[in-house]
Amino acid sequence: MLPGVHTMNNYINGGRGGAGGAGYGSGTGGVGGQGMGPSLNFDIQSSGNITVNNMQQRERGIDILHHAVALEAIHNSAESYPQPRCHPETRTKMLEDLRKWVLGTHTKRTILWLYGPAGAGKSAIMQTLAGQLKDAGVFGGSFFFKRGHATRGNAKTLFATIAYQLALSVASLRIPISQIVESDPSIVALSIEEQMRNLISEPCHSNRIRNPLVILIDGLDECEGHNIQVEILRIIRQSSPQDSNFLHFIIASRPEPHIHETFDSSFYSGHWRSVNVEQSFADVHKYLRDEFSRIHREHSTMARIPLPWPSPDELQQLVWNSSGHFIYAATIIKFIDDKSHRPTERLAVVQDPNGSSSESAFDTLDQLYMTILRSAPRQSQLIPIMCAIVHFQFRLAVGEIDKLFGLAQGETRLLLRGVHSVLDVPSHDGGRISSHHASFVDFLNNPDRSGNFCVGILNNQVSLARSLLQYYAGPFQRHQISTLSNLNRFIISLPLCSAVAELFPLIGSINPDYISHAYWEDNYELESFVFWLKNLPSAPTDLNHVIELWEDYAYMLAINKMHWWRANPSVKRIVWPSPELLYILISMGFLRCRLWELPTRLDSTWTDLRTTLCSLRPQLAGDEHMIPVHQPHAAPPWAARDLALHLIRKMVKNHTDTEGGINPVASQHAVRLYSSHSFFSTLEEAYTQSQSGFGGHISLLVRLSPPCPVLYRELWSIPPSEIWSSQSCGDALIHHTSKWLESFPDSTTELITSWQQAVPDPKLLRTNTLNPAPIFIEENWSYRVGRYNDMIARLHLPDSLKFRL
Ligand SMILES: Nc1ncnc2c1ncn2[C@@H]1O[C@H](COP(=O)(O)OP(=O)(O)OP(=O)(O)O)[C@@H](O)[C@H]1O
Repeated sequence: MLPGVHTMNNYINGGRGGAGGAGYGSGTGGVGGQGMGPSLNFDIQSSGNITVNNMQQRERGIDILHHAVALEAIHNSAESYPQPRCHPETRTKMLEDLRKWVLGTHTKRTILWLYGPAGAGKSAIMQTLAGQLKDAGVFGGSFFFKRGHATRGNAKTLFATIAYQLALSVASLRIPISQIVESDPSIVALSIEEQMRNLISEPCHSNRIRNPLVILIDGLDECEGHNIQVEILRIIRQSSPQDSNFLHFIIASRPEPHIHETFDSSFYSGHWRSVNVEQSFADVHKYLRDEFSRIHREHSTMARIPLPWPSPDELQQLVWNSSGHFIYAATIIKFIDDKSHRPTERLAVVQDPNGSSSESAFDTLDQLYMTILRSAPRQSQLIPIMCAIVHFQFRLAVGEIDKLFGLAQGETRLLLRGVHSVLDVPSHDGGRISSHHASFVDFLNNPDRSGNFCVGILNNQVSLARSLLQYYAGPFQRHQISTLSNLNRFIISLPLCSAVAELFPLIGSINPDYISHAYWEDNYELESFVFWLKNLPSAPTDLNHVIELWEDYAYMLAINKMHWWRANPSVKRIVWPSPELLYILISMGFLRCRLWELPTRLDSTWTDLRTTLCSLRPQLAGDEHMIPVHQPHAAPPWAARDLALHLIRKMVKNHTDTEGGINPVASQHAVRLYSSHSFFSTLEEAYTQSQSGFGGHISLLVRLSPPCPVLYRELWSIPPSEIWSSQSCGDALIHHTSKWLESFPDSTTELITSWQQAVPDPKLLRTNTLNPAPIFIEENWSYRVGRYNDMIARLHLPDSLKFRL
């Protein structure tokens, strides 16, 4: 025999073993003698070490398994020591529920999916549970996957490893499993489906195992290949027919979409249940509190630091920073509990996550986040989306991102599939995306930690701004949040450089619908943006028109909102306003239309509106108008008449085009209303509102008009059903028209009577020519006239443009 280490296995068939076979040469002992009793005598001369394994012949298969399986994947393997375990008195309720499920009355739901984001503590729960189930005598075996590991990173020996543990822990399975392997040792290299069938399902079935046994599989998402992960689930489900529910599987993984979809499939229906490893602030608090006291006790430098350390507020802040997940807590404790540093100094580093030295504090976390991001597909598209999610402070929904980036519906969901373990992506398009970990957002914001994935890198920021500006240059669409002002705030925050200046042409092509909508609430923000545009040093000079354009928008909004402000927009000398300008002023001041409503109400383009309204804007210093220009001719009543005629024709045309409301898309104003207000749940609702608004405005304008047979004739063309689509519209139209008719030389009430007769429900009719109008209709009227007159005064326009009450 050669010197060295040798193993000699003697397989004994029973009875007293005969002399061991020749242990020379190969070093493997020969077959023991037959039926001679258990005593063995060897006389082996060797210069090296010899290990002698005496085994029953029928257990030779176990030995084969022993050498073939992934021992490192077993829950208490030496390789994975120290295993993550639940800190005492944490996750107690969840562990208890899991034990109850295993030991309780059994249904056909024999598979449990334990899911949770990266670092939530799934493995710690599985480890702790393995110990508890072992103590309860119901533990069958475990397999803890580990990404990238030679034997734990794939499923090649998954079921053989579990079968090996079953053979060791269940006496009645030991011989059958061993015999199967011995008769065909190649079984350990067969497909996982064959391993499951031959080594687990059949022996358990034929040996009538009835007591529940639990198999734990942790980190399914860490097994190489999505297809294999799905295949494992398929095999497990297939092996658990309804009549044999002794084997229970608990499978832990991150909430990866392909795993979720498999459980949700009809194949799994009724056979599984799930447990979400949710955040637990109380558990993390307990863990941190205990660990900090241990560190305080154990570190020599802590003797003079008063307790409690850290203070309750600081501790609470750390708990919040963890988002209730253990990975953050365990990472910072590992960092602070370093004997070569002062824990107080290390804690200070942790408390400043963006400080220069904080990088190493979050090493473990950063590796985790990096692995997730690097393994995500289509990163060049993913990064701008992540930037958008962070910059818009997690207020974006999946469907909105599709729209903002001009992607086909559902594309964002596909792109985010790889990052479900850090981001919570709701299953419906309207749900907002959120981060599982607050620390993930710190990570993404810090270029030293997240490198190319950092949302703060100028390249990423500029490409995000470009994508979004392209969206805002497109047609106005309904969405949940007013992101244009957010976007502009974001653009202002970028460093002044040529890459940012290149955004100028896109800024100039933003659809004014978005501008008028976004800045309705906040003019100050709009002015800041215009100021930024004007003062950008590297702005291309040939793009001055972009600045002018935005100054015009700011001016238009300033006039539109002047009633809410004290300041009057300055105006330039004009000889006499054009009819178009009067239409706009009457619409804004008297009808109280918002700027964004004007294009669809007046059938005008933004360019025409801008040219008309901004004709008031002084271009040069000293251009302001100080002295009103007096004109004797009173045009406003005729402008009101023209506007009334315009609205009547629109209302009637809408009615005809929409075939009485069946095709509301035909009304552009209704479509615009629907897009602007999320409180309209259907386009039909917006259509009704739009027609009723037209009716209300017509009634107000009619009363301002001079007696006019043309207008009188056109009023007859309004279908009574449109007048009564809203009660307030019907009331006001009858009231104001009757007032107007009183100004006619030969007044007639025929029109009023006709409308009154068309009222669908007489109870709706509260006013008529004989009964005085409710006071509020009159008050509303006076208020509007006063408001318009005030506007004329504040714009320094001639008094002759005012209306008489
Ligand atoms: N209940 C707990 N008590 C103490 N430490 C815990 C607890 N739960 C988790 N931890 C610690 O938090 C860290 C992350 O936990 P764990 O590895 O179990 O998370 P996971 O959900 O399995 O993560 P992944 O999805 O990345 O595999 C580990 O260091 C673990 O020791």
